[in-house]
Amino acid sequence: MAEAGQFDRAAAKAGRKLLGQELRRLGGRAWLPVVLGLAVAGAGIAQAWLLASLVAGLLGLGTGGWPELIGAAALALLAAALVSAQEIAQGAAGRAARAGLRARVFAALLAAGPADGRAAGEKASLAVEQVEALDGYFSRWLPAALLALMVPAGIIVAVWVFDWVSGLVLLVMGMLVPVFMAVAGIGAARASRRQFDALARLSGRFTDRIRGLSTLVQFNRAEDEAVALGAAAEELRTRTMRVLRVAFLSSGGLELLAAGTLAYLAWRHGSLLGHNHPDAVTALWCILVVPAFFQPLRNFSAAYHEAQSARGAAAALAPLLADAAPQGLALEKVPPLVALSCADVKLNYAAGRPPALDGLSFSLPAGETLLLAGASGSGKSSLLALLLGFRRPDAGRIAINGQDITRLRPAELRRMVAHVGQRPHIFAGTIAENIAFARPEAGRAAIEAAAEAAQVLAFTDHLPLGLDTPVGEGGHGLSGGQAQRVGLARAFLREAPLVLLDEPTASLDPGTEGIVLEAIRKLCMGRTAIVATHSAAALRGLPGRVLVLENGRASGRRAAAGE
Ligand SMILES: Nc1ncnc2c1ncn2[C@@H]1O[C@H](COP(=O)(O)OP(=O)(O)OP(=O)(O)O)[C@@H](O)[C@H]1O
Repeated sequence: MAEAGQFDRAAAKAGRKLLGQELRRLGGRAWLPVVLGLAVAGAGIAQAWLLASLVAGLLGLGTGGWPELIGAAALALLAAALVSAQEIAQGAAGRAARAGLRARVFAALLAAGPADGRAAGEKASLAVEQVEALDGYFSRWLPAALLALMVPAGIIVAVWVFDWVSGLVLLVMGMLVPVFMAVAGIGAARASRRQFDALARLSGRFTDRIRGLSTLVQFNRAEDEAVALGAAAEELRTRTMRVLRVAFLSSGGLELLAAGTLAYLAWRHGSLLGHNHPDAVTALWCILVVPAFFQPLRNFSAAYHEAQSARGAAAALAPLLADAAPQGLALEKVPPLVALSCADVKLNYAAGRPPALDGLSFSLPAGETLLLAGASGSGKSSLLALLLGFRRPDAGRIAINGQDITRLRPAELRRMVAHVGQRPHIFAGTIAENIAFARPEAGRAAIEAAAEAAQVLAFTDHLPLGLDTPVGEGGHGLSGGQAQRVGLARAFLREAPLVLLDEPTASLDPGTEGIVLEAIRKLCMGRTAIVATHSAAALRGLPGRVLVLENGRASGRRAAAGE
């Protein structure tokens, strides 16, 4: 329990730090709505003065008349224009905050890659909903909070000078607003943070289940899942209502305070109607300025839950952004050939689990192929993850052309690599667009050449739209072998000196495997390549040395075909 509290406090502190950094990043854009808000308040206070003079004139207590009426109308127009300008400035501040943060969150998610084990939906929720929640902090909460301090304080001073009792009443009433909100909102920040966690969990679960829809239906688990999703949605609703309750309670309390203040000041200066008030205009102004006094407090109260939501979202985003900037050097240019060496490399995913790599050493001269064999779980994919920069070795050294790869930024390392996984991800779009994903600036001729080399044309030539045939998300409309060839075409198009293939022929029939192996042979030619595979046909059919892994260590090495 104490640990949870400590964790909450640490998360809240990290969230506050993130909000402060964002505020500095926004600079003047964050302050413009405050300046415009001050101008609006100034116009309101001046307008109250002109109206007080006018009413005093009408009551026969002063000289106010047409000029005051015209002045008050002009100020009303000016205030309306200033409010519009303030809204535009608020929108711009919120948009700038969202755009900057979303780009950084997305970059951080990409940089972490598969090493970040969160569910896809949870990651989407971080980049979409939680970033969205920060908009209100900069566009509404921040100006509202500052104006709620400055404007009422200015009015209290002015009223105090004329009648200290009226000033004191305004001071007490004004101070009751934050007290009231704090009482209503105790625990709201924590509730809000938990609301975001609940939202992220719901998004994660939902995306995961939608992805596995056919498995759900097949095992008749659809109803159970609907119940579980319903429970998660109910949890989210309860937490959302807890956060909103603060807003409703505080706005109700505020209206009560405003009405009470107005009634008291009207009673105090009631002698106006008896025509014996010493300073009728100022007394009337004290009454008429009450709406201008409470308006910033009203805005503050309305924006209060936005601040709580934003703090909750910032606490969730802070850890992701804290380790967002992987350090390292940039490549001057991608070398045409790379030689690779591993010396005593160790990798541990989690304490208490056996190491995935446990002192692996080998060297691979430029232009050669290494076939990584070994039982499932022996560490083949883990080695590829290190070479892709998704993980850093816990010990040992991996060098490319003699340079330690940990000195390079992970993204720079990936510039040298063409990787094809066990099931290349196919996006919704045409086959050509999916190939071009590897190098968006590639022209049509290069895409076609890559498609031909990877034997993609062998099946698209029979389709009416050829390479422009649309395919669905996740490769819907393509067989496993066809999707694998699209993945290989991406690797051809990338023209990288280091090729990493992870089980590229897994679950293919012998005929298709032969076609894919032919494409792989071509891809590895003239490049340095590591092919992780269980397949006997691949081990027989691809040229290169075979390195057998066992429990994260090299257990044997033998020559494969062509040596
Ligand atoms: N993200 C991870 N978190 C924790 N442990 C992991 C993670 N990824 C892999 N492991 C563990 O590391 C070990 C090596 O896994 P790895 O995926 O590298 O094996 P592999 O040889 O590629 O297996 P396969 O041939 O089945 O793909 C296994 O014991 C696995 O359970």
